[in-house]
Amino acid sequence: MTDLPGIVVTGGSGRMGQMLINAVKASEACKLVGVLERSGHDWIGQDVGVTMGGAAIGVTVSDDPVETFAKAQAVIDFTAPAATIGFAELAAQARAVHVIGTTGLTEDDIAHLDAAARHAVIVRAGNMSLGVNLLAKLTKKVAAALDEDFDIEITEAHHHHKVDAPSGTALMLGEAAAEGRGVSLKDVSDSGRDGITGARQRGDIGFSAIRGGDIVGEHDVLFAAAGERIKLTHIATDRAIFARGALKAALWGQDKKPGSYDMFDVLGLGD
Ligand SMILES: NC(=O)C1=CN([C@@H]2O[C@H](COP(=O)(O)OP(=O)(O)OC[C@H]3O[C@@H](n4cnc5c(N)ncnc54)[C@H](O)[C@@H]3O)[C@@H](O)[C@H]2O)C=CC1
Ligand SMILES: O=C(O)C1=N[C@H](C(=O)O)C[C@H](O)C1
Repeated sequence: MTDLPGIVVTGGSGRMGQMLINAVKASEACKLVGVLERSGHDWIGQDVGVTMGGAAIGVTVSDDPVETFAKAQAVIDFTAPAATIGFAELAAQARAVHVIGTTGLTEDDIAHLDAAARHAVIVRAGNMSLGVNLLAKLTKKVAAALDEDFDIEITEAHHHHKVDAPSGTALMLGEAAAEGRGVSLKDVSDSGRDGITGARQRGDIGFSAIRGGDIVGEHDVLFAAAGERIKLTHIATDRAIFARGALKAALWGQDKKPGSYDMFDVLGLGD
């Protein structure tokens, strides 16, 4: 039991944090050794079993990442970009696998993560579910098979608390479509349309975002041409799918060399 990899969950009180804590607790392949929250949060100093409404489990919520990561073989992190950048450096110092689900990262943020990945394993994906990663591979294949007569439009829908758009998943799907077409997403991305935008540019990949209620996450990739349309869809109804993927990544990363990995690596979804 004591040899099982120790997992730290950051942002423990969050929507994903709580899913992750439950997933780690239920797993026979690892053990929960720490939970982090931001300084000032009212869970700090309390047993996480109690803060989640149950019995004490002997893990106290902390706001000290250095001390907490020292106990970890893996850190699972679904928080916010600024927090994730700081955690990457500290997880690398602790030689812990850093599984990152946080979205809304800038190019500069990703450069920081790549620097940390020179010293430790980082697995990062805008969506950790098997279904979305498969959808990305399908998107790439369909985009490669069709020419620019087919306009590609990616639509995503999420709960009203979500702070970033387009979603990490939408961007993943956009990257997959762009790769299939042999172009760079940066050159063809069209997001946030409002006002007199002008006609759609041939070859663009468009993004639209819906925010409302408690939608867990829905993504459509539309290929629209004159006379016909193809739509690829993923609907998440339970955040457990993301937690399952993240836990799989944390265990998968244990015997890997330092570097940046994604869920295609973890799930063995090559081209
Ligand atoms: N890659 C994937 O499969 C998925 C990614 N996400 C992403 O995960 C992130 C979190 O999503 P939710 O759980 O819905 O958000 P949330 O707002 O419910 O939870 C975020 C938690 O992080 C904590 N936090 C923020 N700064 C911190 C710090 N410096 N130290 C410790 N804790 C800190 C907050 O207090 C909060 O409890 C978002 O970026 C979201 O897009 C969400 C679901 C799936
Ligand atoms: O914030 C969320 O909730 C989600 N975020 C991820 C994203 O940005 O795509 C994954 C999932 O769709 C839920």
